[in-house]
Amino acid sequence: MSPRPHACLTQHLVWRRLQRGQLEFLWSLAGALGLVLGHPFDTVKVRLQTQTTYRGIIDCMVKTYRHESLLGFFKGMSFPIASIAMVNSVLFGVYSNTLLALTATSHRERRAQPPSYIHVFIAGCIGGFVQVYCLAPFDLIKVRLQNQTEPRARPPGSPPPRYRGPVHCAVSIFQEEGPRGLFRGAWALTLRDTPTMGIYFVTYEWLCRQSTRDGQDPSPARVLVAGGFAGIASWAVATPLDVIKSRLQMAGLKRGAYRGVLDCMVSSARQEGLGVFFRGLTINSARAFPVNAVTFLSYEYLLRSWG
Ligand SMILES: C[N+](C)(C)CCCC[C@H](N)C(=O)O
Repeated sequence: MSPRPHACLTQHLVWRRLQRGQLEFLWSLAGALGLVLGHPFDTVKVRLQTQTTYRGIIDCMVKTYRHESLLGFFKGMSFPIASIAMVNSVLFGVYSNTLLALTATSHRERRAQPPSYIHVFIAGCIGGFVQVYCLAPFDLIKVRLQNQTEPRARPPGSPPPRYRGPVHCAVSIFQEEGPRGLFRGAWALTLRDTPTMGIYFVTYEWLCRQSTRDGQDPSPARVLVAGGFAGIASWAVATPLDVIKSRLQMAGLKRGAYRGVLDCMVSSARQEGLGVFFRGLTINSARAFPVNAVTFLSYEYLLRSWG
């Protein structure tokens, strides 16, 4: 037998792997880029939710820019960028495997035999529940750094910010608040993400199925739109607990501020009215559309290319 066909086949396989590798690389890049572009919106959201000094989105943007320059909007960004691939693989991995266990269909077969919405919901909730334990410490550090309003170039004599960077922040929390301190707000995060990740995946599936003929793969444009709206819909429901979560994460700095999730809800509502539960929703929706559009597109294409 001549070795030629073999060589050809190997070349072909290597080429395909390379192409896949490039695709995967491009999509992770797109995901990271989405996160970078979305981060300034996230910073404004977190500040509106946890500080009472701003009158609204514009006021917060103007003050942040004047006081801290453009860099102020990018505080706390490095850990989310470094962890997003891990957090999303846990979320999407647990989701997809739970669906596999519930419906005995792999990702490829799911277009021909679509799972029921209740199965999608349950798989989403389980995925959401599990990813919280990867997300919680990174999210806490992000929120603490985003809330430091000291400008980078400080006038001489002014006090330095409490945390010098993400690693210093993690070490300080560990030393000052103990190992459990790194999971501050994790319970509120669990309550926020478990049901709303179910809503996230149900909205995505529903929108994809609405716009695609039975058994066919949705086009990239439809995946983008369905992913974007899934982000907005799930954030709309998640916002009240998002506010509480952010407040509890910050509360570690002033001891004894809240006794728990319920106490934080009641005292926030008493002091600031029910509107407090929707703080940051507008700006977060503007961020959620592009970020989640890209997230779902990469998920669909990575899984399709892996087969
Ligand atoms: C379920 N919940 C609404 C909390 C989040 C859904 C989207 C998560 C995404 N990583 C993002 O940052 O937008």
